[in-house]
Amino acid sequence: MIKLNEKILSSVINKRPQNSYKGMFGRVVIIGGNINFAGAIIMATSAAVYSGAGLVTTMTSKANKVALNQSIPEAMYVNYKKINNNINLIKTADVVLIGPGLGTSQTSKNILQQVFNIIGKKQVLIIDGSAITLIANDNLQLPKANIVFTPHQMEWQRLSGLDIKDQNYLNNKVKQAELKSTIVLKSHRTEIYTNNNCFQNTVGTPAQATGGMGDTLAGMIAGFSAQFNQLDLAVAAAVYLHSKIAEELAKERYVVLPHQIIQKIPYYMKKYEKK
Ligand SMILES: NC(=O)C1=CN([C@@H]2O[C@H](COP(=O)(O)OP(=O)(O)OC[C@H]3O[C@@H](n4cnc5c(N)ncnc54)[C@H](O)[C@@H]3O)[C@@H](O)[C@H]2O)[C@@H](O)CC1
Ligand SMILES: Nc1ncnc2c1ncn2[C@@H]1O[C@H](COP(=O)(O)OP(=O)(O)O)[C@@H](O)[C@H]1O
Ligand SMILES: [Mg+2]
Repeated sequence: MIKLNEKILSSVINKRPQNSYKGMFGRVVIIGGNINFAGAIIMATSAAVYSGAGLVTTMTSKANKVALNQSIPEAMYVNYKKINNNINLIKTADVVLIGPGLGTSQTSKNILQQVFNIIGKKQVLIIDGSAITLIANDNLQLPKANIVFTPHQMEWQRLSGLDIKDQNYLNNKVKQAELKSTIVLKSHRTEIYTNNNCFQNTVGTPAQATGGMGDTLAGMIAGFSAQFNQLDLAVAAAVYLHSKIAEELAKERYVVLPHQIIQKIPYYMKKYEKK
């Protein structure tokens, strides 16, 4: 188990060349946010945009359109019930994140299945929140893609069948190999299991124990994997930075809110970019 430290940030976060343009920093599609969970999709979208993703399109409930545009005008909107009219958007994305606030209704399940049918094997597919629960409950077959799951311990219990008390290194490793995916197993010290590596986070604070914290992490992972090489390392850097920012903010706060972390992301990326 590799313990993460600040070096992961400076090894992953590139300095942007002078002649940069948005097309160099990845196309991200983020899918989720039913009528009850506008917040989840707005936090995930904002985190991806503030992490520097080149172009972000959010597919969500029509009910969330105005709130999304007002909260994060940099992102584009598509009605998530119209995926079939927007197949190319998903096909041409570098990274697709599905799950924050998606819910577990039949509509949610149809959307997830449509995305599984469209996604290609070279694309990164990040699966979070409700999407993990849907896969576990209905034993959905996974598509061929570079899959990153971001479960909390209960979602991992549903997906892996491992009770929380049995979620140890060896058992988790076996399940990771079966799923042939990267697993970001979230807890107060998040662990990342990949095909080649295992990382443990060394920062983070109980001030992070608040709704939307994982939605924010999922958006950061999407933003980082869209821009930076080597998926494993990009994921690890996003996990570390999310908690690092929270720890700093918690020096003066009892609770740290997701949007407070999001606003700090560009400052910290500048501080830790490659010298
Ligand atoms: N503002 C919003 O729109 C929010 C939307 N959310 C969305 O709500 C959906 C359901 O996610 P939830 O996680 O709330 O519900 P879940 O029902 O999937 O998981 C929560 C349950 O797991 C248990 N649990 C055990 N260990 C846990 C651990 N280490 N971390 C978290 N829970 C643990 C909790 O006690 C609780 O019973 C997701 O799609 C999520 O993205 C949440 O993120 C909350 C905020
Ligand atoms: N006590 C804690 N210490 C450090 N990190 C925490 C703590 N509690 C929660 N977190 C972090 O907050 C996030 C919670 O994710 P999740 O449960 O999916 O939230 P949500 O779905 O509400 O957005 C994870 O990244 C987890 O590591
Ligand atoms: Mg979550």
